[in-house]
Amino acid sequence: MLTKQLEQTYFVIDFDSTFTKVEALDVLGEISLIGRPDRDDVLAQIKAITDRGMAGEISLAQSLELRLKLLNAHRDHLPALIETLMTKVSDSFQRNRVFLAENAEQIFIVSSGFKEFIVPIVTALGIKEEHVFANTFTYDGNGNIIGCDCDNPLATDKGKVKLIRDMKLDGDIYVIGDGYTDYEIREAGLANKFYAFTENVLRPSVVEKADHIAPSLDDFLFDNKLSRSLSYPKSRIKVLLLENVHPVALQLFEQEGFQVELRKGALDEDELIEAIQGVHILGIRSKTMVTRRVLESANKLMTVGAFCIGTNQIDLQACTERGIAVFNAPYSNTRSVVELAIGEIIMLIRNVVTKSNQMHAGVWDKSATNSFEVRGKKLGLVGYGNIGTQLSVVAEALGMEVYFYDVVDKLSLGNARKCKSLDELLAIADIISLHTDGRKDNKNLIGAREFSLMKKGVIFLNLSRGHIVDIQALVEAIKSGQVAGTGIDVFPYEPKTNAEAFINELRGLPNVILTPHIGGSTEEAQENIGNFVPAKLLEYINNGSTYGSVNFPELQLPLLKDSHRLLHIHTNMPGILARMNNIFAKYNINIRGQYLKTTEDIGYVITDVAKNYSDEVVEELKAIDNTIKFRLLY
Ligand SMILES: NC(=O)c1ccc[n+]([C@@H]2O[C@H](COP(=O)([O-])OP(=O)(O)OC[C@H]3O[C@@H](n4cnc5c(N)ncnc54)[C@H](O)[C@@H]3O)[C@@H](O)[C@H]2O)c1
Ligand SMILES: O=C(O)CC[C@@H](O)C(=O)O
Repeated sequence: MLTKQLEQTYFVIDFDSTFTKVEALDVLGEISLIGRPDRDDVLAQIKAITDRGMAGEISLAQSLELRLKLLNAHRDHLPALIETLMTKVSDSFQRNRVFLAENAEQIFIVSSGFKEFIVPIVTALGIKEEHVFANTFTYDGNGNIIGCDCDNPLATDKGKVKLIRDMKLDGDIYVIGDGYTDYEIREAGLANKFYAFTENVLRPSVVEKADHIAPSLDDFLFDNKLSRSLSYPKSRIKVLLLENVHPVALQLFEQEGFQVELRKGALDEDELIEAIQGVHILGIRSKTMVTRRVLESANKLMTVGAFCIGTNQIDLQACTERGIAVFNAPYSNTRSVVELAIGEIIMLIRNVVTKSNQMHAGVWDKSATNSFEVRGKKLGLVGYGNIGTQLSVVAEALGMEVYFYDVVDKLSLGNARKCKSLDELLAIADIISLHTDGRKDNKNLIGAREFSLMKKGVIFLNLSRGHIVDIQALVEAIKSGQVAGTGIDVFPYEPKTNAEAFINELRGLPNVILTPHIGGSTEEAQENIGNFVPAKLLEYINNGSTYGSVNFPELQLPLLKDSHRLLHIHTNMPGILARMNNIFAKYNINIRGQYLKTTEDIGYVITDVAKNYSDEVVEELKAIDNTIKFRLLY
């Protein structure tokens, strides 16, 4: 499948910096100059000459002669060179060795390098030895490399042009290379297309002459609908990371070969609508609102990663309807929030904030009045999820009595006591800490009525989501003394970037700790999240696994082996799996594995099939009614 008729097409491929990641003569220099005090200088000179030659600034003959002279190489250096080059084959050539072997009749390596090292490298990937056109070294009586075979056209300017003309190939010729001499074949009218290969090096003077740019061999094969090892070139997958996510995330996506754009702050709706076009993977934290309007413009979006716990900033329903899988980091910053909560509880119950402010104003007020230990105090947790439970355990270790209320029946940890209602908890606790999720229904969960139910002089914390507390009611409760101390980390409106001022009525009130939504902002948590979320997103993109998704049916799939994977996302309704299987039966498809999982809204069917199927199968699967998204992976 996906294989064009190739008999009439020839592929002329360059060696140095195309087939391999490096220039072989540079590597030879690193070997032959070992022990020389001026090694680095000479190597730099060799590299500079290589670049000038590849950019067309000096003649090839000049470039070869100058470099060979500086190299001072010997025949005995060649085995080490070959060994090194074996490890430097370009990644996309390594990946597509099946294409190279299967199309060996049409592939020619044409290089101004030397057969002595090119032949062993390319034949190992299936290229025919007689299809390698390159120079050969000349040696003196002691085996020193002193030059090259002067009769070979490839040692002269426009040598590749002369060679291809003499070959008289009858058919289309596609040239793939990173250098100006590769472009010259096209310039001479001897090739149909020249692809500037940029996986290892990008030479502007070459790129500007090219018919196409090939960031990898995958791209070339994809553009020409040729058989390849990857269903979609990685270099075309665009990632947009907002809100200063940890740099390790950038590194992980770049290592994968994706194009990554990193922005420090959040974007507002209109800005995001513009930025999201063409983006396959979006990474955000808590401030970027991924609304239905945004998703309508997200023409390529496959997945969203929330680099945090909360996903209330994302319209999950709209994502599901569009077949966009959303992932988060459900426990990577849990401990950080717990530690901050414990710290604040102690600071507030000891009245440390007030005392510290007085000290800064020069007031020495040494007294125990209104300062208490946490030991023996009743801590009331609203929401007993990942954070609530961990806080429960740590608080008990400090000698606190823990009470909790959750809308879901939860197992008590340690000696924590379950309350039957929120009101019951509010009336019991000396300290109340909110840890519910940010669902819309939780808006103003704590308002004037709830504050009035609390004990006079309660300590109150919100490190969950801003809209859960009615700020005006909290302000009144602080002013009346109902709340003796409060720690607030999250707000109904939060500045978009650090440059925006924080405007809130809580400013300036006594015994109030205000923090800029940093409950989860520790180096440890951010690095954990920066590793965790990309791993989930990459598993989904590369393998189809949805384990840990907050809106998709969860499937942990086996690694894809020697099969093609067809991923079908559809509205959940009866009969779709049957229709898919009818199509497989009609085309006599050999199914190697099939996985299905549904949620109320969508179904996700993954079918691993043998590779030899026709393109019509894919078209028919895509055409099934109520298909939301279809993907092919290999
Ligand atoms: N400040 C920060 O930087 C920071 C960092 C991490 C998480 N958070 C926020 O903390 C909150 C808790 O995180 P988590 O990981 O523990 O979430 P979680 O999903 O594990 O737990 C939330 C719990 O709240 C319960 N709940 C929901 N609504 C409730 C209600 N009205 N009354 C009682 N219980 C209710 C749920 O049943 C669940 O058990 C979330 O809102 C999250 O976004 C904030
Ligand atoms: O880091 C953030 O932006 C959000 C942290 C926190 O609220 C979360 O949901 O994990």
